[in-house]
Amino acid sequence: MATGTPTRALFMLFGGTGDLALRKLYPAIFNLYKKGSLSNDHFALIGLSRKELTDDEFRAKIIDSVSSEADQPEQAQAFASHFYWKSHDVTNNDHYSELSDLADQLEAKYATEGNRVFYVSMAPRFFGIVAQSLHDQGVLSTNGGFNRLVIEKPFGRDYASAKELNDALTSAFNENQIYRIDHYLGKETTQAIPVLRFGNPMLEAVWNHEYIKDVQVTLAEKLGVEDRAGYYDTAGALRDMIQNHTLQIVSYLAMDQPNSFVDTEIRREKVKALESMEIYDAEGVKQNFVRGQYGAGPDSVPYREEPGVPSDSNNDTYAAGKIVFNNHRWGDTPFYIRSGKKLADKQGRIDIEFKKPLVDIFAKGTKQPAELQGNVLSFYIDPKIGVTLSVNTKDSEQGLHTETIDLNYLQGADRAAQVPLPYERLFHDILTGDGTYFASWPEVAAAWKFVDPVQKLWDQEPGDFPNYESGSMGPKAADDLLARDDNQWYWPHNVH
Ligand SMILES: NC(=O)C1=CN([C@@H]2O[C@H](COP(=O)(O)OP(=O)(O)OC[C@H]3O[C@@H](n4cnc5c(N)ncnc54)[C@H](OP(=O)(O)O)[C@@H]3O)[C@@H](O)[C@H]2O)C=CC1
Ligand SMILES: O=C1O[C@H](COP(=O)(O)O)[C@@H](O)[C@H](O)[C@H]1O
Repeated sequence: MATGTPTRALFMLFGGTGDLALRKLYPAIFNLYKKGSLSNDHFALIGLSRKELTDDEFRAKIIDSVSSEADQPEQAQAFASHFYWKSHDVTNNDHYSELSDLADQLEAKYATEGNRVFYVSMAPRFFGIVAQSLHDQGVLSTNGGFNRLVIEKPFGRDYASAKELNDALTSAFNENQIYRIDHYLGKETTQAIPVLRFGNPMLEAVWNHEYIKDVQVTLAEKLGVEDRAGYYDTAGALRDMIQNHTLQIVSYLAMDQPNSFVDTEIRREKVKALESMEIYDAEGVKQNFVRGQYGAGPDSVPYREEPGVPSDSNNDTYAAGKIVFNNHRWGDTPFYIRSGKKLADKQGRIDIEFKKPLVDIFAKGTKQPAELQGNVLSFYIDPKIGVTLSVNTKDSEQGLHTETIDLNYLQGADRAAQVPLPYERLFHDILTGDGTYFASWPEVAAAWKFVDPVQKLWDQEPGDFPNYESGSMGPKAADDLLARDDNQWYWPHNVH
């Protein structure tokens, strides 16, 4: 994935020995180093947290973290030699001036040209204070390089807290220096959506309410809460998966064509789409949203018995909803969204259901119960990567009988293994200064404004939990939500 001159950069990673850093961030940076997008000579990384570590102890963790990606052990060792550790409490101002001194030294040693990337991979309550302290305590580069601030999720827990956080960040950094991570935007299929839409006039021509019956976005997980109850029980599926990943995907599906494929233009169209979602009042939420919490299942304990989860938790581990757009493109075409833990299968997918032909001229020759079906365009996000299109054709028997088949492009294991990891793609874009696949503040704000009334109602009224079995497809009410419109979840019901 090396494009252009490799970027020189000094990284400062807050939360340097955290779970995310060790499992995802270092392997991603390592892949960029291997592929040459990051200058092999002119980069360094300062890992930061309160822990007291020597550089060698930190480097041993790095080697361990990237070893499965290394072609040979020496490669991982050479990479790790660029890593430095600094014990740093983000609430202690004195530590920032020490950090600034170390950054200056390493910048000179590695000739990183004043390019600084600050990655905050810590509990969200620290995002604002780190940004402000970096600015106020003089850690930002002033000699012509770039300063880029990367913020992990979650970005707030409602519109008000997100705005407060954003105000803190923008008092220290400009919007174009801020990279809000949403790792679903680093996934292959998400990035393919605009190309499939705007690169194929035959698709874009029918991408509207006249031809599309409904759109379904599913981010289903097989795993449960695992060891993240401390965070997850205060978040829930609506905040954890819908407000960010799901609505970002929706924005790519719903937006109008940007004038060109640059971040400013794309963001403008995404915001327009998100801002045209109808915001529900309490009655609207009851009609259009469904929540769930998993109960026991084969080999599974109920959510309320998971380690760290209160036995009376009212948290949602499943959320589904119907989005209506108040705009000309989408008219009365609903977008159905859902995400949940402990479901039957891990599937991230989008199913676009097109309307059936107005008249079925083949009906007489069709073996019952077959009849012409509406085409379905499915995008596979995870774990399969690809796209399929169901079309009507003739079966091979004597006489004229129709059947539905799938035209499919699903990546084989070899090609899928070559696909860059989401965090690798996102780091690449941070280094090149491309904000296309990061959430802008107006997008985040619009998503919170849509989600807030739902969360508010759910916080006020306890759910009737548990209401779905672990390993099932979620609460029955989510099927009813579509049935009311004479629709059905395409997956798994209609997948052939
Ligand atoms: N883990 C994951 O799979 C995912 C995580 N995220 C997000 O990534 C971020 C990090 O998550 P994760 O890595 O799991 O968290 P961890 O709890 O594993 O790591 C938190 C880090 O913060 C450091 N830290 C805590 N307090 C301070 C302080 N006062 N000063 C300096 N450092 C401090 C800790 O080190 P020490 O105690 O030594 O100070 C530790 O390195 C969060 O925003 C999370 O929501 C997002 C998606 C997935
Ligand atoms: O952001 C999150 O995403 C993961 C699912 O990500 P995936 O890439 O494995 O599909 C989810 O498990 C987690 O709860 C959430 O915080």
